[in-house]
Amino acid sequence: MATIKAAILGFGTVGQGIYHILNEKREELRDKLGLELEVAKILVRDTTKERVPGTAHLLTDSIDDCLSVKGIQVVFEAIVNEEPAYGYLKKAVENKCHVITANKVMFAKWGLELQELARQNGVFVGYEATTAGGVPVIKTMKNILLVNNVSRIQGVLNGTTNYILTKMRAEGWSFEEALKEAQILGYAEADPYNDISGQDAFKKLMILSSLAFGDQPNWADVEVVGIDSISAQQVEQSIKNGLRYRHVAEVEKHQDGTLFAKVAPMLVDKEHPLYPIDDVFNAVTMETNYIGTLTLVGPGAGMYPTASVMVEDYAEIIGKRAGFVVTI
Ligand SMILES: NC(=O)C1=CN([C@@H]2O[C@H](COP(=O)(O)OP(=O)(O)OC[C@H]3O[C@@H](n4cnc5c(N)ncnc54)[C@H](OP(=O)(O)O)[C@@H]3O)[C@@H](O)[C@H]2O)C=CC1
Ligand SMILES: N[C@@H](CC=O)C(=O)O
Repeated sequence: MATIKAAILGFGTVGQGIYHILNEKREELRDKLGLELEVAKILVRDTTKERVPGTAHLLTDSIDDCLSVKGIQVVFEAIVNEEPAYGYLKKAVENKCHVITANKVMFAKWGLELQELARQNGVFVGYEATTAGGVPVIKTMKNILLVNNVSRIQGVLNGTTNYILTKMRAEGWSFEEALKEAQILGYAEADPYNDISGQDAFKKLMILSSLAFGDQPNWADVEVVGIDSISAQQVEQSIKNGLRYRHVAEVEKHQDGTLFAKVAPMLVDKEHPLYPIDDVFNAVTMETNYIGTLTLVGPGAGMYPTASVMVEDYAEIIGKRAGFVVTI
């Protein structure tokens, strides 16, 4: 049986999740795809740090080490920031590797270019994990767009901030306590400022905008307000008023073709669809011409929800490559 060789870039919350799922699902994936998968290299910054037992020999701090593995075909990317991630994935694609990324900071800016480069090189880009964690919003939207037009997208796109707002309201935790727990649970970004300030939700919104509308609004024109503007007193008052804070991202296409986007906290009442979306959950509502309004809800962050959609991307890409659709 042929073996596919893969590299994992980044071995924190998400990278380790990919490794565990690939191990746990090894036989099933082999049976479905007719191929063995071998993780041949893992890229990190600090190769001396103790991580998953039995993986020390796979660690490297050199991207060239990863891409020079003989027969390398797949690169899973779970590092942080725009660079060096984009440079690494460009190199991987030029090396004829399929790439599967969770890195929304990189993908919001470079996603369209990376996909075009992949097309030119005859490889695929998987990016389900960049947006809304384990919620299958990318593949659902790709399907919907085969027939429908999407005119508006609205949702809670950051798990950490929803978790913090929920704990402040439902458990009376302080902002700091809730953020600390979100970090322990692996929900928060390496720099949680991206979550708190709304930048993380903004990047995800831009990825959805590229997919739905083939374009993004001018970033400088988008108002982005984080949850750092909400005080404990305001949360207390919202409870008294029977309302809940949600951090909402939305983008819509106006009739004249212009795109309007906004990311900001919002008070919602019991009747609002985002009212019950608590904890680390995300929700994405799409307004379409034929289906009408469709909402997807699920865990928006965390090791296994995120890593599992990356392994789904892998199965889909390898199946497509071999000319079949992977089914259960
Ligand atoms: N956590 C989550 O729930 C989700 C995360 N994401 C995205 O996935 C990516 C990874 O997130 P997460 O796993 O939480 O982050 P972590 O901080 O837990 O892990 C990041 C990993 O990347 C490595 N790394 C960072 N920069 C470099 C670099 N320049 N060269 C080599 N290795 C590097 C780190 O190495 P070292 O350990 O040596 O420092 C670490 O192993 C991010 O882009 C994030 O936005 C997406 C969806 C959900
Ligand atoms: N920090 C992010 C992780 C997933 O994208 C979040 O909390 O949503």
